Amino acid sequence: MGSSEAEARIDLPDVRPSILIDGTALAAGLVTRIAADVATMVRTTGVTPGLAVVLVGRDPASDIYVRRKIAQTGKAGMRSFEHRLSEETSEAELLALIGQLNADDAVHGILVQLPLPAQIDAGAVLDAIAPAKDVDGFHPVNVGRLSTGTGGLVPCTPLGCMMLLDTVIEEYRGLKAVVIGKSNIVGKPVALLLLERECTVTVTHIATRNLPDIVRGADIVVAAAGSPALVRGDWIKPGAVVIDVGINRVPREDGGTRIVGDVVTAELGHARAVTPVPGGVGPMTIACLLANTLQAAGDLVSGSRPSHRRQAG
Ligand SMILES: Nc1nc2c(c(=O)[nH]1)N[C@@H](CN(C=O)c1ccc(C(=O)N[C@@H](CCC(=O)O)C(=O)O)cc1)CN2
Repeated sequence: MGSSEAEARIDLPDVRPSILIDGTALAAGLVTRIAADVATMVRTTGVTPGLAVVLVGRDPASDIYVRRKIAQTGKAGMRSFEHRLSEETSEAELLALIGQLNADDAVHGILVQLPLPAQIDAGAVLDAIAPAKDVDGFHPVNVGRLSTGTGGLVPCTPLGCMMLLDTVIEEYRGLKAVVIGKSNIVGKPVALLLLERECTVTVTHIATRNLPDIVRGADIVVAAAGSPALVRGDWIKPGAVVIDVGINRVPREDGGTRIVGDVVTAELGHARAVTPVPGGVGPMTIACLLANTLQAAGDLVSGSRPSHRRQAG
């Protein structure tokens, strides 16, 4: 940030936003509704939705997320099939496993935890997952369906962002939305989902000039830059809704670490609503994975074309 930007910063009170959207509670409610739908599916079709979770290597954060995904799958009454592969796994070995999972009728959803070790081309692996089982929504077929608004499986974090926004926004039409970050996992798909609701969407990224000024015009801000405390209070228009997707581990004074988002929430007393980190988008990402697995199982059992997302419950 240049010194002129720092000088331009308005002094805003260090107070809490009027609403802190509780992602943990929203996710728990969603999992409960999914569990009821799973029970109905089991009773009416005899099929239990099954999720294959593939973890390659020993990344500690990935290990935690995979454990949480498996625990939540069990909570929803689904089956999980855990595949933990060594850090040295080759791309060919991983592709062979994906081929087996694609052919396995007990598996309705396949998830390969990212990031993958350097020797594996993540794009090739994601492309190998059958689109109908691609519960992460990363396969080009699902990306294409999202961009044309023709159903399919939607990436979990963007889906979670929209569900969080839905708790405070009734009418999206005409609202100005600014997405910070252009990743395939969050920035681009969330921009498409906002566009689908007829928001006027601006996608910003590392090379965007005058980012604070662009954000200042937004009614909705989705911060997915992976940059701790990037978005300050004086970037946010009074009454805006802010979704913080950042999960950044930063040092604590006592030598440990803590997780912070991309947004300085304490400076957002003038915002209408903000998601906290932790406890905002993260838990929704996992709950939406279960929603996608239920959707995939429903479509595979009925033999139908990929559906538009059903609302659980
Ligand atoms: N195949 C995928 N890989 C990755 C994805 C993904 O959606 N699919 N997203 C991230 C990791 N991720 C899920 O996989 C994920 C990240 C964070 C959280 C979460 O609950 N975070 C907590 C805070 C962090 C913590 O407690 O450790 C929170 O926000 O409350 C859930 C899932 C990259 N890889």
